[in-house]
Amino acid sequence: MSTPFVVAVPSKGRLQENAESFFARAGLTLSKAGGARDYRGTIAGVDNVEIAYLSASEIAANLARGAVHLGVTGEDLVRESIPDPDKRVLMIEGLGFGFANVVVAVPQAWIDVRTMADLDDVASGFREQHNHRMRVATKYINLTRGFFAKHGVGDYRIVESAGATEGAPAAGTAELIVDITTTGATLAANGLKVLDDGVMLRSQANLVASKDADWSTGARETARVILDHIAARARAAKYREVRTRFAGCNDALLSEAHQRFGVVAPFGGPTSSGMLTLHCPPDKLYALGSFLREHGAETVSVVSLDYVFDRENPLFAKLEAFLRQ
Ligand SMILES: Nc1ncnc2c1ncn2[C@@H]1O[C@H](COP(=O)(O)OP(=O)(O)OP(=O)(O)O)[C@@H](O)[C@H]1O
Ligand SMILES: O=P(O)(O)OC[C@H]1O[C@H](OP(=O)(O)OP(=O)(O)O)[C@H](O)[C@@H]1O
Ligand SMILES: [Mg+2]
Repeated sequence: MSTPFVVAVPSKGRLQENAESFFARAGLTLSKAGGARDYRGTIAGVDNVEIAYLSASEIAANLARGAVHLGVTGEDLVRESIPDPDKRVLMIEGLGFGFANVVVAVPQAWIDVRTMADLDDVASGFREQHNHRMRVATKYINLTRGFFAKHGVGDYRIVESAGATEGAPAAGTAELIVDITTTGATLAANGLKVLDDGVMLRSQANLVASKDADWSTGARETARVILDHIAARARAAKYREVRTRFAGCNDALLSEAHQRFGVVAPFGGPTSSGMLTLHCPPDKLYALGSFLREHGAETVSVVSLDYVFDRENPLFAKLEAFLRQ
């Protein structure tokens, strides 16, 4: 048997549950071969795939090394832990969960410090007063260096922090922090505030491909099948299916509907009897239903779609283009 195609899926933490349901929604049923405590799994009906259950940060590291073909992990981890990430990995698409910002936060008591420029002023004075440089506690060392350099802040020192970063200023081990936040509750509980221009990265969970994995013909074919499931589901989620039939339904009406509501007619214009199937963005359904009735439709039905399989697979096309670079 040829070497397996490896897909890395978060085994714990904030991304785990959403990642599993993301695959399930795409019709990819993950199963752990040896039960709940097994760290290897398979996808039902897709041959020669191995699921590697790892933590989100291990997934980023394995993508960097080419040890896995595809993985689900946070953009923050990709950008922090992979040098030159845009060359080594492809973020195929944002998955709509795991939203979090990497931010610069200072004590609320620093009332005059609102921006990175204010921070720069403080940094210069700080060294003279305290005999050491201003300390920034973080695990996002590379992102911090890049962001501070971009804002011309140079007078600082990073104190590496593996956990409970928000506690560092109160504990006296740093003056400020860079960390990830969603609700802001942890920052507030620790008397910290985000600088006005201190959002370094808006992150979410991504489906990521590794350039350095073994992209044999067989591996590409497996990727095509997996991405075909995901693309079909993504396309289905963007639309609802709208059906109606009425005599006045013609191409002019259809193109007006396309202009106004962003609908597409996946199976072509109305049939000779005026039967019409449209795909419409969810937020335009009511407006479209009203429009069709104003033009003569008696009844308009709307259903949710599970999958829309297109000849085109935009996700696989993106992957192929990346691997060709
Ligand atoms: N509020 C949040 N705090 C931290 N991470 C979040 C948050 N919301 C989403 N995430 C995303 O989840 C990713 C994994 O964070 P999490 O703390 O769940 O991992 P973990 O299981 O602790 O893994 P590790 O042991 O590698 O830190 C983060 O890098 C980020 O992309
Ligand atoms: O803005 P909030 O909604 O308060 O979330 C932010 C907190 O969540 C994360 O920690 P997590 O709970 O993942 O624990 P960990 O540091 O042990 O991974 C992060 O490191 C922050 O501490
Ligand atoms: Mg965490």
